[in-house]
Amino acid sequence: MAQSVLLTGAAGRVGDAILGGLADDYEWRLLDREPPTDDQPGEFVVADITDAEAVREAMDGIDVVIHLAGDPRPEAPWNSVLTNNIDGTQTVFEAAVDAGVEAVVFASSNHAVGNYETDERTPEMYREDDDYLLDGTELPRPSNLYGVSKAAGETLGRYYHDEHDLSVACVRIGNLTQGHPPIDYERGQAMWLSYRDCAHLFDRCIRADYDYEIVYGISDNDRKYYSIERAREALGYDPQDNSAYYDGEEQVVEPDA
Ligand SMILES: NC(=O)C1=CN([C@@H]2O[C@H](COP(=O)(O)OP(=O)(O)OC[C@H]3O[C@@H](n4cnc5c(N)ncnc54)[C@H](O)[C@@H]3O)[C@@H](O)[C@H]2O)C=CC1
Ligand SMILES: O=C1O[C@H](COP(=O)(O)O)[C@@H](O)[C@H](O)[C@H]1O
Repeated sequence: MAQSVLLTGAAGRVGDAILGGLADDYEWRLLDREPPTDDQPGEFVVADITDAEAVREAMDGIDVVIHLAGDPRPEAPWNSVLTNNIDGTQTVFEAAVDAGVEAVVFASSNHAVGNYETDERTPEMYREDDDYLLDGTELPRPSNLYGVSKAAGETLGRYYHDEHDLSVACVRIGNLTQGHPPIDYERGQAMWLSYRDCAHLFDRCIRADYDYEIVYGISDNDRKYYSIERAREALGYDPQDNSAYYDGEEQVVEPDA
């Protein structure tokens, strides 16, 4: 079973959610270009993912990589996503193969498929009574250059799996928000990912056996237009949260025990 996990982009929000749930479960090596601001589990490497030598060193002895580092802004300009998200991701995959890592989990995004949300389909597709569902088998349809960079990361993963037999899971993360779903934002409520479900999903990505997977990373929201069936089947994902259980910031329904 995987024991040592390299977490790139560890100082960010998704890293915070993952470490919040899994800090004690693995031997962590954390990597970020920003130094930590508080106590962190394991070892912290301050490095840029475009620095191939530093990334290679950080892979030493690692079983699984969770690759989060990158520019997360939907409005990010091409020069930033090209450097941080595409070049940086290629550097991480290459170093993982060289180091004999078992699996890389790649933080993809809803924005890789954002242009399925056409004027004809929205806002109805964000609502519970609409049955439109993307399942991860569809082609990318990015809504911005950031989404293009995430589609490129998924394709890099496909290549490194097919050519080098690396296990790769691409998680198209929805909208990670702490504490409660986004307020007055139907789209965000449909693709909400709670911190608890985020940690659980990445835990499943560390533990499960797979070849190449694209799954959606959202909670079990009634409104969903992303299927979580593949995440359930391939990874054993069993989310606990649902944006429909909230009225604003208030949780008004308890999940079934
Ligand atoms: N937060 C969300 O709802 C979603 C996040 N994602 C993806 O998840 C990943 C993490 O996102 P967040 O935690 O929200 O972003 P964030 O901005 O909070 O964290 C990203 C971290 O990566 C680091 N980083 C950026 N470029 C780097 C580089 N070249 N070298 C080393 N470190 C670098 C930053 O210093 C930062 O600590 C990103 O790849 C993002 O695209 C995808 C979909 C939704
Ligand atoms: O990929 C990402 O998606 C989330 C949600 O998208 P949004 O369009 O609802 O804001 C975004 O918050 C996050 O920054 C980004 O990395």
